[in-house]
Amino acid sequence: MIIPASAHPLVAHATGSSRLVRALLGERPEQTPVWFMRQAGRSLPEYRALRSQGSMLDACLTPELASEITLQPVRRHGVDAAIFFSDIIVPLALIGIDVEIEAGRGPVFSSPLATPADIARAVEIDPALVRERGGSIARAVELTTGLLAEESEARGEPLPLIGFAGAPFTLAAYLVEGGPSKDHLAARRLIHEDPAAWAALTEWLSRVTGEFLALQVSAGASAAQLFDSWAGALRPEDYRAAVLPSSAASFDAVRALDIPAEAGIDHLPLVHFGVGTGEILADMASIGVDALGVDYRIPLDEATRRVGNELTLQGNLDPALLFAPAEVRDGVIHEILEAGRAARAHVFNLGHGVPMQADPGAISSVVRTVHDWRAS
Ligand SMILES: Cc1c2[nH]c(c1CCC(=O)O)Cc1[nH]c(c(CCC(=O)O)c1C)Cc1[nH]c(c(CCC(=O)O)c1C)Cc1[nH]c(c(C)c1CCC(=O)O)C2
Repeated sequence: MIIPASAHPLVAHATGSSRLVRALLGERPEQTPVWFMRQAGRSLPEYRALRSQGSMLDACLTPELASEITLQPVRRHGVDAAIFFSDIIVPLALIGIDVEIEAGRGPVFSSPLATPADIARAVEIDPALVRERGGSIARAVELTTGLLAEESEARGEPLPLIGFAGAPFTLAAYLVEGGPSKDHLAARRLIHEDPAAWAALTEWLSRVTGEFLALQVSAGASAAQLFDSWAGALRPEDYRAAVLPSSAASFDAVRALDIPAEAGIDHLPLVHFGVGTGEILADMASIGVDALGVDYRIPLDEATRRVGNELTLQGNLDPALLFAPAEVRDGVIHEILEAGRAARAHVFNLGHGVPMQADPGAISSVVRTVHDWRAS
């Protein structure tokens, strides 16, 4: 598929030259770019005001609402990028799987994929339906890049949109269990109990999630992040054999999109993230991504020792530090920025999502501290 050159923000809004895209592709801009996972959401009073009615899924599928929520943290905190307001289960909802997002709990499925027959039925659904039925998502992305262009104008700095999707293992962890779980045992068990059903499910999920990424990128996202939040629950051997191939395949649809030559970059930056993934970090880095998201359990210099310095690292302030006194937090931020110098480039982020109880003022102060830092 060809992206119309004039429409893609990599060209139209020069986001190919944004700090975020440059750092993801290996440059070190003067200021380290910073954004936060879950920056759009319940830590913001303006989010709670907009979300006071209707379900989370309705908000994701209402373009005006999703785009406005996406912009809220950009305006308030001065972060270097927006992440699209959506959820990892949105592509599943688009293709007709009955799922709701329960406040305080997470995704809940009315019919979990509990048996091999359930899985066999689900994988019959054509993943192409994600793009066919994804008009509201494409529209939301278009509205968002328009709003970002206005904000970029005001700031004098191009502001890109990050698209995202859930990796097959993390999606399967919800689908097979029927909802959130602590240890993801239903999915981990299926890997061994019925390897063929597991392979069929994750291969199908890689196409569903790939379609969701391609939908966002075709509509204007300038980078794509794959969230494998729960991959850290796996034995490294199982991760490599039963999970990594489908995660790698999740990027196929995005890699197949053409990037306009005028964008000045030869491919769209791809990011791979998981929690508690220290033991599988080198594997996660091995699938041709540009950047690796690292959680707060591993210092970035140690992460570089594990993965080499051929890719950019993203992370990794413990979200708990948002609740620390500013001097303590700033000290840790400086340590992270110093440790990040070992990598080829660094994008500052938290080690996992912004907690809903976080003080928005503390989040804004992280942005200022990161932007004020200069490598000595
Ligand atoms: C595992 C996962 C999910 N969703 C996501 C992941 C991967 C990232 C991670 O590990 O946190 C990804 C996600 N979900 C959401 C975003 C929006 C963009 C952003 O990062 O700001 C992103 C990137 C919105 C959301 N997704 C959700 C909310 C809260 C919904 C609300 O406002 O009531 C938001 C803003 C709900 C959700 N959705 C999910 C969970 C576990 C929950 C939390 C339940 C809760 O605490 O209420 C599934």
